[in-house]
Amino acid sequence: MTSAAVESFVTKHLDLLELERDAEVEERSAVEQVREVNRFAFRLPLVTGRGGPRGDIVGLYDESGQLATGILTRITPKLVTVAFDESHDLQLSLDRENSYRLLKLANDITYKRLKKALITLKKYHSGPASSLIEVLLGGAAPCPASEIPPLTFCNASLDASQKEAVLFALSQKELAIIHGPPGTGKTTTVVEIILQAVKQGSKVLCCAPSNIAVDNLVERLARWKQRIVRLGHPARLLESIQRHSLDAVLARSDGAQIVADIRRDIDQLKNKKTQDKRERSDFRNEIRLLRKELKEREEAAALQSLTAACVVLATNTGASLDGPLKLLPDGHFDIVVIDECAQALEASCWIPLLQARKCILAGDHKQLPPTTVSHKAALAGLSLSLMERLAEEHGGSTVRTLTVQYRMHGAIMQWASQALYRGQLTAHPSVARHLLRDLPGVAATEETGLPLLLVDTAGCGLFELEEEDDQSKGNPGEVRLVSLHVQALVDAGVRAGDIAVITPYNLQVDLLRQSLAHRHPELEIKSVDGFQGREKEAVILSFVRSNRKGEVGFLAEDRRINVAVTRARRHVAVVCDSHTVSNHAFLKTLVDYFTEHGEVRTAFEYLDDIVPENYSHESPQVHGQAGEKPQGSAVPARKAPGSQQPVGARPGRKKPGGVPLGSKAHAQPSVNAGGPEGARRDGADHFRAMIAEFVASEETQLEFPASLNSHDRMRVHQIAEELGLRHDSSGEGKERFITVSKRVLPAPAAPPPPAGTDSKAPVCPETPSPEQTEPPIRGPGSRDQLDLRALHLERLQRARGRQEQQTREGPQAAGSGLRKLPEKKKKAKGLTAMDLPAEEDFDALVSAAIKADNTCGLAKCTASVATLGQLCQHCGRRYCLSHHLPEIHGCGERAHTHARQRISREGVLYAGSGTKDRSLDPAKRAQLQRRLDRKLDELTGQRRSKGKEKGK
Ligand SMILES: Nc1ncnc2c1ncn2[C@@H]1O[C@H](COP(=O)(O)OP(=O)(O)OP(=O)(O)O)[C@@H](O)[C@H]1O
Ligand SMILES: [Zn+2]
Ligand SMILES: [Zn+2]
Repeated sequence: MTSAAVESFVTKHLDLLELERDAEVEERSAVEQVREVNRFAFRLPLVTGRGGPRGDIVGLYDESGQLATGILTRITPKLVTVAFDESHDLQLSLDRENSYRLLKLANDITYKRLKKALITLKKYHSGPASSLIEVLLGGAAPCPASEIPPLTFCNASLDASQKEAVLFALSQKELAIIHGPPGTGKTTTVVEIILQAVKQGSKVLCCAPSNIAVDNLVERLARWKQRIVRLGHPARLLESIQRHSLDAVLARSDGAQIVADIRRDIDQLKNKKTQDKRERSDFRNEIRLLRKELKEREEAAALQSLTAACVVLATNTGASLDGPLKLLPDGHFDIVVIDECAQALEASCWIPLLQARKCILAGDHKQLPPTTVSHKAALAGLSLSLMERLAEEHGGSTVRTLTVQYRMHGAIMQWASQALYRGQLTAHPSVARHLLRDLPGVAATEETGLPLLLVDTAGCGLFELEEEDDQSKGNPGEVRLVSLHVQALVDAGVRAGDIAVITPYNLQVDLLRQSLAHRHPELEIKSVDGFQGREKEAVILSFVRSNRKGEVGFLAEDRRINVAVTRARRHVAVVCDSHTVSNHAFLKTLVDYFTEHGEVRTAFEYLDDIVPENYSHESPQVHGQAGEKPQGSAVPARKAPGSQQPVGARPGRKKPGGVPLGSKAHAQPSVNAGGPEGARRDGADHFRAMIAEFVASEETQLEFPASLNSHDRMRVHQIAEELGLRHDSSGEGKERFITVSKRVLPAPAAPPPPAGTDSKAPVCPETPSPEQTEPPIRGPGSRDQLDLRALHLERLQRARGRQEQQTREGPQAAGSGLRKLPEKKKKAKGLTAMDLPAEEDFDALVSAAIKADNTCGLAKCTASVATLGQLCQHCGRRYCLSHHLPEIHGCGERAHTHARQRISREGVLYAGSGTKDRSLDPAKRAQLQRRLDRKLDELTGQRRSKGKEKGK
């Protein structure tokens, strides 16, 4: 039975490996063309050396073919360092026409070893690993665990779940699985298991799929003064680890001097020059003999070192029997430990597994699976790790889960615990409430007091880039939000090196780096995979996807999202379009969780130049989309600074309907007023109705009470934005409240718009709200939107007026419905807005806006800037080429101030004293302008197609 199961397993995996190999070769040939190193760059690989980080296998080529192979040990922008496999006497000339090429080679050795292990497995008849194979592949139940005497733990601070896991691992006969969710001390536990096993006299082979994971174990074991040997090419080991490498151990061994002497003799003989044939032949023979002796001595020394070691460490493939381990007798090892097992290809695990009778597998199959190139192979089972497979097959009987985590704030942990770990996790008291503000040198600001922050772009029109190549996605709006948040944290004193920005798309990684790397060189910006196994004090996630279709595509698989969130110790900020990403079931759990337990802010609170999404949509359902978000879940999220109130124990949500308006409010909207949409008892509708009433009233300002929860505040911001109203947040912490106010229409600098567009909304003096968080003058770039908003506001008012009036007084009285429009304006032109259907009215307004946008921003100048024009970053207007200089059209002073501010802002930053950087660089501004242009195009396009439909 076993042999049949083994055979089908081996056959299947050999096929999968073949698939994977083909895919890798294919990918490599695509990469090769890019990696071709030009003559200038080639200067670099001449430097050879050892040390530094591990690397890929590379080949050095010229037009005649491969000259040498080696291992990439270091890459900096100016230098590529390669450790060549053999000592070559390469005569490379740098001043010739043709270039050398340095190519990454697919790792043939790895494939050969994997295949060899599978074939050995198939042929395995009897030996120490027999019963292990039965359990792992034959479906045999593990033997009953043995009794073990009470232990004295080396590490006295182990928690109960860790101790239990240690006891379990030691008492199992063939198989023990240690499931270690993020931050639960899996490696700490594995180290204890190894120490105990060694105490009992066992020889341990300890492996992991990656060099970094192995080095981590070496470091931790070395602290306990264990006799350890690390196998592997020294160029691939961390410098601090190199003294434990087999090479280094041998160099310190007794025979080392003799070996060195023999090497020197060989070198001397090789360099001896002679014309005499006989003599030359003698030299060769001598060299041959010396080499043989060298090999024997080296092997003897290696065997001695390996035998003396209690723990031998290697990567899974590094434990291959074509390496030094072949020197050891069969059955030398008692236990094989594989850490990070859930990230290893199962075939690679079989390399060490065949060398012992018992295995201990540690890892977390709820984090990233082994990486594969071939999607097909992955689906067919290549990415199913041994650990995941066994955990499913054997259930709990062979698994112990570590349940106390030592990394995350309780609020961060709780989401992962519920979503993936059956609610088993608890936060150790040392981390359960830790916040960024508790770090030395970090000021207590709002941001540093939040474990969870959701910056929501829903409804803000911050769409992903529409790239033709839809392999990767980018979202410049999210880049700006991430930048602002990073700045807020850094200003508060959080070290950039303690912050990670994680995003699933490479394009977004690039955009984020472009925008952030120069300002914060220490900031780590990576895709999820680069962070597995690591942690940061603060993690900022940018989920990128934002589109009208609500497409989430291949955004991320659940495990990747889990890894991303659980890297964070004290703070997670998610920047996303909750509306789009909620179409992904698992991401929805994250968004819902943040909405319920975290602070929610809308992008409107960060950026003051947003063109609202759905701007042209007429349907109230679409407008109400913010209201479709999880209801009844939001809690007042802002705690007073320094509040000791525990997460989850906050007061329940206040119903928006029951919230009394602030006493300072100028308007007194009826709380129960139904909006034009009818009487849906929906939060967003409710706010919409309140704001609509305010718009229709004479009031200039509407203040919302500080008791609104963050989610409701977000809705208010969104609705106000949609309606073209000003919306400012004021106050800190608990006192934070929103003021919605009417805008002043832009001064009539633009040419007069066509008929039907010049009626003005009531011009109300803009009353500044207390402690305005935004400058009273709208920021740069706002003019175009300001026009649009004002126009839109006008249209809405007219439409509503007409609607109300029609229901109240019947269609005959239509003319009097415009109660907000001054009489004289109404009569100013023969054709009033009232006489036009709302849609066409709006179209006319938009085309006016487009036209206004197409002429030079200088009032007197009528030159077109449609094709040739330049945007002023200070006033946000476009000017013809004669007027684009700030000094010429009147922005000189602002330009100088701006320049001074930049210097002082970027020169010195004091913790806690910074403000949000709202300035935009010209490139971003131009991008924004393009977006606005697109928007306008879109609107015009919609108008045309509607016209066509009507024409049918
Ligand atoms: N019993 C304990 N008491 C106090 N701190 C602990 C304990 N166990 C683990 N830790 C701490 O928790 C952190 C994570 O430990 P460790 O590196 O062993 O975890 P891990 O599960 O291997 O990590 P990862 O999730 O990255 O794989 C370390 O800082 C470690 O010192
Ligand atoms: Zn001009
Ligand atoms: Zn200007």
